[in-house]
Amino acid sequence: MKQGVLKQIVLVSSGDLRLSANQNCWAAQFQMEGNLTTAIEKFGWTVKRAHPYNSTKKHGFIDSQRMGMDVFHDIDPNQPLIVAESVWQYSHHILAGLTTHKGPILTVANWSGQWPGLVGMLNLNGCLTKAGINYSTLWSENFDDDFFTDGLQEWLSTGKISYDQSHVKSFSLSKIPLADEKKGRAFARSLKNRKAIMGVFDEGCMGMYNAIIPDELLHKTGFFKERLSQSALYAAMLQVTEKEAEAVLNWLIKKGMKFNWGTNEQTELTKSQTLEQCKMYIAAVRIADEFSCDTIGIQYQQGLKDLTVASDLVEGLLNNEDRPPVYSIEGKELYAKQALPHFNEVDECAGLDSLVTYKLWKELGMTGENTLHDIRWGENYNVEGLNQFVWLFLISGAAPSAHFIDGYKGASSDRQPAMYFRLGGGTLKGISKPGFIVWSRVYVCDNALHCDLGVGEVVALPIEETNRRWNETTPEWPIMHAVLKGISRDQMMARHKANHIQVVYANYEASAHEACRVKAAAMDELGITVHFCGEVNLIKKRS
Ligand SMILES: C[C@H](O)[C@@H](O)[C@@H](O)C(=O)CO
Repeated sequence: MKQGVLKQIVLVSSGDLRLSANQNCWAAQFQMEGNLTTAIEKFGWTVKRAHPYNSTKKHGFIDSQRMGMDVFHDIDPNQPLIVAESVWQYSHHILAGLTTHKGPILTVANWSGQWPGLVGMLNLNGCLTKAGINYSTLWSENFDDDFFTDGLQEWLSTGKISYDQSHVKSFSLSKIPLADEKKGRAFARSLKNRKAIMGVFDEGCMGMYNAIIPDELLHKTGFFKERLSQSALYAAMLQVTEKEAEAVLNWLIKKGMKFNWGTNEQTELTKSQTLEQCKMYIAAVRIADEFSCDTIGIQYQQGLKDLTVASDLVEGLLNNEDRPPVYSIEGKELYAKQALPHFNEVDECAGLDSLVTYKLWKELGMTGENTLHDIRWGENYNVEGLNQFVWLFLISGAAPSAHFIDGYKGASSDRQPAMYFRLGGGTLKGISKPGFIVWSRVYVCDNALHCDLGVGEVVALPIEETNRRWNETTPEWPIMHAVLKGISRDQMMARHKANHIQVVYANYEASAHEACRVKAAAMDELGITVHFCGEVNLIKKRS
């Protein structure tokens, strides 16, 4: 490959914006870089870190956009470059530099659930894809397995890596039953005719450039953004009375939801934090109603996090049909008996998908409560005698209780980790119930909207295994154990263009396949380029 300094790789690492997160996660990053460097040196190459450990900040991450620009300013643009990630990172810290880098780029994450490093890398991959920047990507637990070593060798010698993508099939080349196609297309045409409003509370969350749909692309689907402000949300929270907040909380307690309250505001969830979340829930619905939004997204992580509690409980409630009633100041029930689909972290790609799915599932006679999750990690597990790769989908908020074993009774609220959320607030946590799902992801590539989708199965794992997986990751967040049909771990990782994945349940296996086909047709009718991934029955089969 073309190179600056002979056989030398420049390494950069992007981090969080929050000092506490960068400090807490630095040890894992340091260890990962050591293992990665050893693997690279075995091929006779050297690694040069482009930015040092900062002893005042106590971490060695790029932690701002300006810093990223300055680091890249001093990098030879022709040199091969690796972005190494073992933590959640803000892609915009390094995106500017990567847009002008000419040498080969490789993104690498360690196969560990401890911190959201795989999630961070997948977000970066989505951002690079949207920005039209060529890159290759790899992941490994110990940096000595064949998949990683072969991939690294290929990259070192050619500057790119080829992946097995035989699990992907273009919708335009597929034939599905006419009835499914008609259903999907008719649904999409009527959605597009009516048009839909996507309420965006402060666009652009945590450097997730990939999550922003350019208006020009969005409008073609019939969706239009209403740009809302989190300041307005906070102001509306101040209008909600204690009595109204108490009513929401009592409704949840009556349903059997558990709140793990303590008294220390810094480290524990308190009742007053929960009540503030109940106010946010009411305020969000009132603003959505004021602007006739069909779906909303609260980014929370910047701005609101310095002012008030986390939005997670709010998001999970909004995504559920059975939720505490919310009334206007005049006393009218708003969005009665409906979910108000919420896109976590204002991920607009997820917002579009969420509304389409929620409405389409209704037409198909199913409940369409859906959510995004982070693709956090996964391991093989023996499920009913079959050794399967079981993904661990986890999200800091937004999972509806309808997805959980025992619904609200199986749900609890834990304090958000202090390193991310200083002012606390609780999650809506539970274990997703076994059943068949349709998974999907809308993303921007070549200045067009694309959608990957397929069928999966949520499996039940013994509680000891669930707890082990929770303890290896973030035990405060809702969890889903998913098997993606006909897709290996490495095929999925190489293909997926986002940190998030959308999931919705179907009534049974055959209906998941049917709904997947109908959804594909609907997305196609909206002008989105659709790709089936993994095993999707393209013809009607008996379950
Ligand atoms: C709290 C963290 O920043 C999370 O929000 C992060 O891991 C994500 O969920 C990214 O999708």
